[in-house]
Amino acid sequence: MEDKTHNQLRQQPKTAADKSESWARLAWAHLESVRKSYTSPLVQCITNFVSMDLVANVLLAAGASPAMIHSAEEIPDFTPKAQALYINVGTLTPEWLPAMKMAAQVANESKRPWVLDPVAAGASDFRLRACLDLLTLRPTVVRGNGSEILALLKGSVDENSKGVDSSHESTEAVEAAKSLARISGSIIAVSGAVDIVTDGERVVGAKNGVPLLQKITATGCAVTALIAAFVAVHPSHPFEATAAALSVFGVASEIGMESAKGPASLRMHLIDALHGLDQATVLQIVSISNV
Ligand SMILES: Nc1ncnc2c1ncn2[C@@H]1O[C@H](COP(=O)(O)OP(=O)(O)O)[C@@H](O)[C@H]1O
Ligand SMILES: Cc1ncsc1CCOP(=O)(O)O
Ligand SMILES: [Mg+2]
Repeated sequence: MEDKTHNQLRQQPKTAADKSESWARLAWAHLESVRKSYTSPLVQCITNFVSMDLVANVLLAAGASPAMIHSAEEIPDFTPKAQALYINVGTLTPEWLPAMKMAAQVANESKRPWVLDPVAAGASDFRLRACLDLLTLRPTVVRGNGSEILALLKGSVDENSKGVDSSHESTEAVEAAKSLARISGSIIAVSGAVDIVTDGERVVGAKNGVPLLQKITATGCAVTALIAAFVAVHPSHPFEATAAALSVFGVASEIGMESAKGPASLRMHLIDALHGLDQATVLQIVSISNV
């Protein structure tokens, strides 16, 4: 079913409505694969201290198995067992960086996809160099906010950096994302009101989501982890998997928002909604289209 849907997306000509339906089917197919016990992926996460809890809970709610394993000593044994690796530099220290690089190399050697979240890439020279070094190890996908993707392309510290928060709309970083995708060979995703996904040629926007997500720490980290889980189940289609993950996370936030009273309860209802998402809801609400 899923390969058929990938083919449908590629066939031309197509109406916008047909394409939109194909994207929604694809998003559901990814979530279904993550949930099925025989395809449910083990995702190794080397992520920041702030995000560990939300990342693990979002992966579990989606049906994946998270493992927060970051010591260099364990990487040779463990990384080849995982179906995907997630690296996030949010609370980076010099002690953690070698393990991140080693894990990325082992994932590459084991033909496992790996996904990078370049949190606050433009905030300091140390962080920027670390992210650029990791980029040379060819992540399958990079997901950042507008400011992070612009900083990676520019390769210089951002004087106006707001740290982990973005001072740019995702739409301001579309051309930067395309260039970065061409240079790096990675799929580049830029989150925001519209999540942008590009392989350097194709560009789609995933429109699901609610603004209150910005008031919950680590939602960016969590959606990047969900991308890793979706890429794990269909590693030969990372562009489609990335758009699907961003959209499904956004759909869960829209459902969660119906019961939320503020950021704290949205966090809880988002996890519940992701856990309970059904096919009809996904097909009805997913909104992915060409940019
Ligand atoms: N204005 C917005 N409206 C709807 N969803 C948003 C908005 N801004 C961010 N999001 C969503 O919030 C999540 C985190 O994105 P973002 O805040 O850009 O990442 P980060 O936390 O890394 O800066 C993503 O799922 C994104 O789609
Ligand atoms: C607040 C904070 N500080 C360092 S990492 C982090 C979490 C950032 O999470 P996100 O990028 O998803 O907002
Ligand atoms: Mg972030």
